[in-house]
Amino acid sequence: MTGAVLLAVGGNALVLDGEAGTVARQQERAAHLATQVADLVADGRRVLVTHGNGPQVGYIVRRGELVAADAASEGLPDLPLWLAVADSQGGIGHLLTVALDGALERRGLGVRAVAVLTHVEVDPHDPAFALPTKPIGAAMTATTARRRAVEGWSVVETAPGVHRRVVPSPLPRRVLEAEQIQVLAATGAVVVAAGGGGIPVVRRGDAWRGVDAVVDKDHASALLAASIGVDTLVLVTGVDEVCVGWGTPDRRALRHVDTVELRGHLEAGEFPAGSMGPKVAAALQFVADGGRRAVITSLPRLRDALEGRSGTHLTVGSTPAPTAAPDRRTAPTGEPMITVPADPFPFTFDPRHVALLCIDFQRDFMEAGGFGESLGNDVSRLRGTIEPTSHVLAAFRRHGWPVIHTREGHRPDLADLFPAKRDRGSPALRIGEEGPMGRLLVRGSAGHGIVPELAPVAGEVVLDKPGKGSFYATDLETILRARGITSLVVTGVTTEVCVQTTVREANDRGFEALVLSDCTASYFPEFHRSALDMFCAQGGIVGWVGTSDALLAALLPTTIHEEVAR
Ligand SMILES: Nc1ncnc2c1ncn2[C@@H]1O[C@H](COP(=O)(O)OP(=O)(O)O)[C@@H](O)[C@H]1O
Ligand SMILES: NC(=O)OP(=O)(O)O
Repeated sequence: MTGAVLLAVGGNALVLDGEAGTVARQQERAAHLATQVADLVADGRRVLVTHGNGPQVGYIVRRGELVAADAASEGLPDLPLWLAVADSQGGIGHLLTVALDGALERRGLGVRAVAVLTHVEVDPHDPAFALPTKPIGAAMTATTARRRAVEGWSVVETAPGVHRRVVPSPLPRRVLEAEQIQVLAATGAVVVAAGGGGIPVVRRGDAWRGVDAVVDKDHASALLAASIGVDTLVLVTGVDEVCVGWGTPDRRALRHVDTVELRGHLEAGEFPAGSMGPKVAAALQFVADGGRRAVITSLPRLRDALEGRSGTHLTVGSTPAPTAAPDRRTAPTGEPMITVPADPFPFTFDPRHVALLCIDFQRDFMEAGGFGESLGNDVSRLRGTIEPTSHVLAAFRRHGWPVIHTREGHRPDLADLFPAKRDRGSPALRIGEEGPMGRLLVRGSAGHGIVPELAPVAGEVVLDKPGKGSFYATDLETILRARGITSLVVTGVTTEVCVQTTVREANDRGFEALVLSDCTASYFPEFHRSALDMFCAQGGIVGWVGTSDALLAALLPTTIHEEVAR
């Protein structure tokens, strides 16, 4: 998801340690967070928000315990911890989305916030079930803590003199709604998800069952971010930066670290298990799973941190990066994802949701006597795309993945040709006039057809379009959505005209596009280069740029796997 940011907000964003955590106070804090998120959306970023629930889920459970005797006498049901997690997710999700909607509306952004009730799969045999570590509820004095321990609570001292109830916190294995969250985020909505680390569930036969635990929201956030291809994970907490020597006069803030250095500090015990430790571990996991950048910072420094002026920034280390290997990630269903080295960072796609776009490889643009030449262009400049594109086309056909060909052209009566287009420039022959390959850019003429080397085969979509963009006045969007396509591999001519317009249209509609530099070309090499540079500038503002070789190499493991299966 190009330019997407997932903000994992600590429980203390709504309830500070030692605070009563009134609803009004939580609403105030939610409004503060929402203003910051709206700023990011106004900057053009796609934002997802995940949140903790430590204080709140503890309050819910405690409230249940306090009225348990009366509730039992009235026949009211018990409140298991997993259901309290679900309750906290709903309550906090409501507080956040209402606050976000208000902030987005005040900025006139026309974007809505949507909370997704999220479940995470955990391993029923996770050793964490036998060793409670996750603090929930309010802080207690030593005396109260001793009393509660007698009543059966697990209690730990989280800071000198500060005691908290702790519950099991197994590692999340899979976010069950990841795919739906990705689709929602792609519409531009600010998605609130994985609240409280997600409702923990295990598989029993053919059904999911809630289990009593509170999943760490940083780990759940890292998992969600990696599985939907978010490129930046921001863990928002109570400090501007992670420090080494925390709690000592020699403490030093870490600004830019690689995985090798940060893992070294983690292993050296620099980060406590009950606070910064899980954040650092989650950040490392995210980057190892293919994430581009993990940032740890405070809410007030969020925007500065995203612009590199604050926060601790973790990027891939100098040792062999697991992220460089294809197939590292899996789709929410467990299917292997494919990762292609690309600019500005690797392009990852789910092979069940990808299509190849072959844009306007028409004789009118690529052969002598066509419309391209009538404009005074050297059409031989485009022909180098044919050979690499034929290999990509063959790979897509081999895998049975969808291929869509587009052709620019007009009805024979030219009813769909705007005078503005017809009269532009001073070509030797205008659109609709008779040339050596028939009427220029008119449907049905020989020149309007696709070059024989890349000709469509039965079952492939051929889309006629009157403009430069492939979405304008066509049913391309409907076709893609009907087939569940979310990622596009783009080839075609010319880079800065029909390819560029199409990729921008796709980007605005939430599709992710990898443009293959050797399978696209322009009559003007400098325009080709500039268009490619523009696509991947500013962190991939329009899309990704890669090569056919990189794509085909990334497909290799899938091909081998399929051949072995055969
Ligand atoms: N090495 C460290 N560097 C920075 N902060 C640390 C470090 N070790 C512990 N902390 C503390 O850990 C806190 C973050 O943990 P916690 O409050 O549990 O997170 P959350 O924001 O998710 O509620 C920081 O606000 C800081 O007080
Ligand atoms: N579930 C969870 O990690 O909550 P906190 O962030 O509030 O600890």
